[in-house]
Amino acid sequence: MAVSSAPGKVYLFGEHAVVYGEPAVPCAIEVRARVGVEQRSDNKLRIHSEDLSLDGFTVEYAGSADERPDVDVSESLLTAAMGYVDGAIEQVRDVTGDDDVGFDVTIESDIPLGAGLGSSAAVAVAAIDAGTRELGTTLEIDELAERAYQTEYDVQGGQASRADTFCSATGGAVRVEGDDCRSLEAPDLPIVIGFDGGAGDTGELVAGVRGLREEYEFAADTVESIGDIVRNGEQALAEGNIEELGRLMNFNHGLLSALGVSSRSLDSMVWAARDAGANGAKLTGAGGGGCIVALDESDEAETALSYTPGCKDTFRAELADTGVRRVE
Ligand SMILES: Nc1ncnc2c1ncn2[C@@H]1O[C@H](COP(=O)(O)OP(=O)(O)OP(=O)(O)O)[C@@H](O)[C@H]1O
Ligand SMILES: C[C@@](O)(CCO)CC(=O)[O-]
Ligand SMILES: [Mg+2]
Repeated sequence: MAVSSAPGKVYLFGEHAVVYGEPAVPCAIEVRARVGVEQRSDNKLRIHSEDLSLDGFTVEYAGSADERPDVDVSESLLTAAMGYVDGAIEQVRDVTGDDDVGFDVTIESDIPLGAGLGSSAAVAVAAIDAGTRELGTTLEIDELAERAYQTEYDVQGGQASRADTFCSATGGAVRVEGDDCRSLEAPDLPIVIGFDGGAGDTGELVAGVRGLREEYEFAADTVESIGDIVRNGEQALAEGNIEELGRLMNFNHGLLSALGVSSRSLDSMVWAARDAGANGAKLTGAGGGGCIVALDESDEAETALSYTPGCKDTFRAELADTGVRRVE
């Protein structure tokens, strides 16, 4: 068996706009998905996941959807939950050229699902890495990131950026603009996360922004303005200017909200953090529900969030310097 782990991420700036070629700056954080992959003697795929919001589940099937056995969860949840793992295993088979190989896949994840912390990218990166190693191939990080991106691209209906997967594969702070992916120097940032306990559907939210952008020129301009914020943000990050980073994050949240991807609970967490003196706060990832990211050196934002109705969990996140980790 081969086991790999990969980190989740927060976006300092640029989610959604990055899908249309604007730059974005995500940072890997120390919450991880660990995926174990063991080759089977038959061609079946057995997936066991410990930490889905479905309370964990196990499925075993031989590849095509209609061969899947009944399990005690709704079909749509199951399809959503298995899409990334299926896609990742397809990538493993593509690398090794062995289409008939079966696997037992075990997933353990600390990353809340669908909450903007990049659980999908982490699962795809760790699964492709462990699966290819199990068959004797160790991928270069760039190829691993590219193949994980292909998985996200397919599952999100042909609308995805390389940001989440590159960040999860390489770790640290990164800058992604189209297919140009690079690592950034970043100071230690006082990152605080607020989680509303909910989730958003990345594919649907991305489709919503796409629709607005096609319908209204001002929505397309909004997407471009997010790109301008990111370019300013990179400068502030290089200078370690936390006040400016916070101000730009606040602006970025406002534009994401205009694009329809915030929610009442995300907005209340953002305001709770700001009122408590955070340098800035914004939603992170696809939105709709899930997490916000704030910058605050004191404990005030975390304390305020813990008393905010609609906030289910709040914690400080450390930057993850390492991306994929080969555990076993
Ligand atoms: N522990 C897990 N076990 C199995 N699949 C998982 C697990 N965690 C995440 N996934 C996969 O990732 C999907 C969620 O991905 P989605 O892109 O919607 O959210 P996210 O990546 O957490 O947030 P965002 O993309 O906004 O950062 C799940 O439906 C599932 O397919
Ligand atoms: C919303 C989005 O920009 C980030 C999701 O974490 C989608 C993507 O980049 O693929
Ligand atoms: Mg995702």
